[in-house]
Amino acid sequence: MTEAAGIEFTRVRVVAGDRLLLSIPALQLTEPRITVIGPNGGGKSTLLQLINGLVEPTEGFVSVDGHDTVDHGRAVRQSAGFVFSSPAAQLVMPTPLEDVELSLRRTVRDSSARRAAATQCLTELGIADLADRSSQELSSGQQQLVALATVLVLKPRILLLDEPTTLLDLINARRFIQQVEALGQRQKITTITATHDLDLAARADRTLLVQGGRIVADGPPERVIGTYRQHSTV
Ligand SMILES: Nc1ncnc2c1ncn2[C@@H]1O[C@H](COP(=O)(O)OP(=O)(O)OP(=O)(O)O)[C@@H](O)[C@H]1O
Repeated sequence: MTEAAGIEFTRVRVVAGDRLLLSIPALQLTEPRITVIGPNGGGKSTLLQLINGLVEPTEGFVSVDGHDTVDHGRAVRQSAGFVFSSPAAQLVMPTPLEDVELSLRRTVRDSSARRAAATQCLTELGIADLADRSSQELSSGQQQLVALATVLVLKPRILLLDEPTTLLDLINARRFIQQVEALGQRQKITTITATHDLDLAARADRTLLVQGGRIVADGPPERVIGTYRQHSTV
């Protein structure tokens, strides 16, 4: 296996029972900002989950920086962090600070160092004031940012965002996107975002249109979004 930077799909098929969920013969992803669009049930989440090993290919291989996502699942999950569309599912501790500290339990032994790193991460995301609030009492936008913090504190090289702005109002969605983009530039994070928000989808270097379990368009966002609009007339 090579040590090439980037994400590579080789003859990938995901099958459940007799249904083909996703088929990707060949795909290389190296751009900093990639968005994935397409109709409900098209295969966007499955594609994202293949990248950090949450879904295993039935056939073929997916590699991240040369590491096979099945054989080296742990290493892959350290470099590819996943933020789910429902943040409450990602928050299990009473407070945001404890949730972010929990993410560090394997990598930072010293509890005061864990606390310092967690506090710094919340500060960088502009939500230090939420540190000791009750996680379950936060608004969904605030929970979304805390869920992002629990992933970013591990300093992933790749950030997988599954419909990150669905629960957010316009201001919080913009804030969330700006923070992710600023962090992406500062820390050189590759971001792969599945979204139904076509304004968000347009803020990318490359867009994939996934429909019926296949990539049916791939290229500059304006062109791929245009193709999607043409496919979606009712
Ligand atoms: N664990 C599973 N077992 C069987 N089928 C599944 C499983 N997970 C997803 N699917 C099916 O795989 C297909 C692709 O689902 P996926 O969640 O990847 O689509 P999506 O594009 O993210 O959809 P949405 O926009 O609605 O979130 C769907 O037909 C879905 O029903």
